[in-house]
Amino acid sequence: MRFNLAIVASALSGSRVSSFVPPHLRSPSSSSSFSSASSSVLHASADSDTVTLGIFGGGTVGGGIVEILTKKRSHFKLLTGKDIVVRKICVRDATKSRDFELPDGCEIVTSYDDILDDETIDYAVEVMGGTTDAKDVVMSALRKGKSVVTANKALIAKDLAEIEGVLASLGAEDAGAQFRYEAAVCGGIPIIRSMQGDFVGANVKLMSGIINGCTNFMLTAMDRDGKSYEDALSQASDLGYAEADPTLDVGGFDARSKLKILMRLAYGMDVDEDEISCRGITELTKIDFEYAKTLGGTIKLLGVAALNDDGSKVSAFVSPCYVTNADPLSSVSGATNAIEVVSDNLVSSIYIGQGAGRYPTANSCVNDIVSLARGDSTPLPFNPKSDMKFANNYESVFFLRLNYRDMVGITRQVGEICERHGVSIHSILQNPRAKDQESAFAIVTEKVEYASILKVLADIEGLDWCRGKPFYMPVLRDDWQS
Ligand SMILES: NC(=O)C1=CN([C@@H]2O[C@H](COP(=O)(O)OP(=O)(O)OC[C@H]3O[C@@H](n4cnc5c(N)ncnc54)[C@H](OP(=O)(O)O)[C@@H]3O)[C@@H](O)[C@H]2O)C=CC1
Ligand SMILES: N[C@@H](CC=O)C(=O)O
Repeated sequence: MRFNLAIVASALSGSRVSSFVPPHLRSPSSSSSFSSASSSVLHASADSDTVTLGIFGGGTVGGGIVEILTKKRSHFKLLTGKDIVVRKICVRDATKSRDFELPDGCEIVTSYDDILDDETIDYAVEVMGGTTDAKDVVMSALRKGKSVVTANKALIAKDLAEIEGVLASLGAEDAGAQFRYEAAVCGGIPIIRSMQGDFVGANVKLMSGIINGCTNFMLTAMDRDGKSYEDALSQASDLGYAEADPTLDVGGFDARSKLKILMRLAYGMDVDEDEISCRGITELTKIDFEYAKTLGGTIKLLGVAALNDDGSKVSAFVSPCYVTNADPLSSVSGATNAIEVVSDNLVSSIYIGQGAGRYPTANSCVNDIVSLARGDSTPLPFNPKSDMKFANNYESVFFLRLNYRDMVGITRQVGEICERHGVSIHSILQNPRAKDQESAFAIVTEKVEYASILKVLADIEGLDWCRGKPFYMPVLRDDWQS
């Protein structure tokens, strides 16, 4: 009873939020009655058989969305009973030539308000990127009762709590504006949907995988095809894999945003991104790949989140990792992503597919759009919260690479430092080198705490013979030798 009164009150006061009815629930009579109550409330096109979109961004992903929607328009009409129409695309530069055809009747605009204030636009699709203007656009669209589809993991990860707050205040799980973000993690892989709905009766023990396509493409190009770092990055950008600011990719930050979102879904926790140890691929050298090969494996940039043994804490990191050639992740190449979810009920499930690029990413956005138009109800966008704690420490076997100036006593000193911090050495590798500049040896430890490795490296870095910063990476599995 109280609930009904609240709705009436807000409708009378012209609130946009409570009186918004999404297109799939509207009838012609509901449209007109809202229209007469408050003209600013109505966002649906006059024709309720049409769903209209405003897309923020006409680049790699935006162009792909337009192309798929155009190509499959009649199919989507059969699926949803609605004609899905792109009415406006907001870009920075309206004069730039586009690599996709503008649908009939679609306008290119440069002002956000051209979409936000257009009451005939039902859904806002945010694929322009960034965390400032994109945030205003997403929040404003939601508050104006427009459902939002976005691929923006950086924004979701940074402002997760605020987005959740707005969705809760809008009653987004009921009939209000909805929020869909399948494309934000692992591009074309439907991992968000899976994490929202497929593990409800399970405890997720571990999520680990290749969750950035750009860097996996680069590592493949450098390791397998002998390309330089610069050439590999430039090719990844040309193919539409890199972020507008590629530091997000190569620095591991894009993977960290995705990992944070996955942790929210798997463990109900909203960890501060900065607490997750994050290292990208910029410290890697040719020598690391050579040693990895000698050990019978390769190097992948991974995002890993793991529940501790008593189930009370989750640790997580983004880092280059040594993986053996027998590991399924070792053969995942190019922009392909792969994520393993280990849970008590399902043991290991591995999701693999294209993680970046125009069509894989646009495919996920289109799935979200069509699902909204069809009126599919989905689970809570972010699953229930928990009070799971974050632990900024984990145990692993580690690979260390130390560049040195030759002198007597190096291995003794390393051994003493490791002993001091309780780090047991499994093996030491040293390839003979022609040039002193490239002299480097590698150590593989036994399973130890990450915190101990940091202490070992800090001590080694202070020694005379140590050139530059020592490099370290976790070895993916404890049974890496079997
Ligand atoms: N590319 C990929 O593989 C994937 C991308 N994503 C995410 O999708 C989003 C878009 O990526 P992508 O398509 O690659 O990016 P692009 O750089 O290719 O395209 C961005 C588009 O947004 C427009 N734009 C950018 N800033 C503004 C602004 N301030 N105002 C108006 N328009 C703006 C640009 O306009 P103009 O063209 O005029 O410059 C451009 O059309 C990002 O959040 C990204 O992280 C997610 C998964 C995969
Ligand atoms: N730059 C990102 C794009 C998709 O999320 C990546 O390479 O994974």
